[in-house]
Parts: sequence; structure tokens; C-alpha cells
Amino acid sequence: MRTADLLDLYPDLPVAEPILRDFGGKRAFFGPIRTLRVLEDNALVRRLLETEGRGQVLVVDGGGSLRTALLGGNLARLAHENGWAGVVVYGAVRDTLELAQYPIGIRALAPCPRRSRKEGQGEVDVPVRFAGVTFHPGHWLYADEDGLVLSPTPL
Ligand SMILES: O=C([O-])CC(=O)C(=O)O
Repeated sequence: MRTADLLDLYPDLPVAEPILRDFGGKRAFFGPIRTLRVLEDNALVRRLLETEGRGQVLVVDGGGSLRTALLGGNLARLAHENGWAGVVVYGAVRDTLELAQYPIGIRALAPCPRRSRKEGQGEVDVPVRFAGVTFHPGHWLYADEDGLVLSPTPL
């Protein structure tokens, strides 16, 4: 269902502030949320995307840093191959031409050509907050051209 229709039905659903740009090959996507909190280190992003996605959406709180890219073409291909519905990054991505070729949702603040560290620092499946909303692991995310909506249950 379109996010606008969801909001007509459920006007109180949390809507993220429109600060994220669309980089993926699929503009509308949805799924249950997994989360990560990292800072300029994307080893955990790879570790999660290496697992079966089963239609989930990985939400990465990168602290809003635009100094390094947390996702690029290789990780986007991995996400697609492993069945993730999308990746939402509060931070930067790179290889943007390649990202647009994979039929998954990808949202991020901006592009940045510099790679991230690979140390594996960060937290997995903790509630993360950005764009004025809190993303809880296990809650559902619905995204399309109009916005990004959250729900504690599938709609
Ligand atoms: O490996 C990285 O740090 C990110 C990247 O460029 C890719 O996913 O291709």
C-alpha cells in the first residue's frame, strides 16, 4: 500500500522527516526492521547483509556522518542477493550509479567516495533514532516516493 494511503488509514503513524535521498533501484519497499549503530565503520553492515535478509530492511544509524560511505556497490549487491528489501542509512553511501541498478530500496543522506573502516565496532539491533523517529528492531518500515513510515505491526 502507498504510504499516503497508510497515513489516511492510520494518521498517527510515525513519519520520518524527509532528509534521506533515494539511491536504490526500487523506490517503494517495506519490511521488518533490523538495526545497527556504527560510526564510519561498516564491517557490521557487511556482517548483517551476509545473512539471509528474508525481506527485512536494515536501518543503519551512522551518526549522520558524511565523511565515509557505509554502503557501496558490493554491499548493495550482497543485500540484493541475500533477499534484503532495503537499506536505510543515516550517513553516506558510494558507487551511486551501481546502487541504482539493484532492485532494492536504498536511502541515505548523501554520497561520499571515501570508504569506511572495517573494525567491526558498533551495536546490533538496538533502537536507533534519526529523522525525528525511532526505529525499533522488529517494527515495520514502509517507504515510497512520498516518504518513510513506521509501524509496530505489519499493516
Ligand atoms: O566496501 C565498502 O566499504 C563499501 C563499498 O564500497 C562497497 O560496498 O562496494
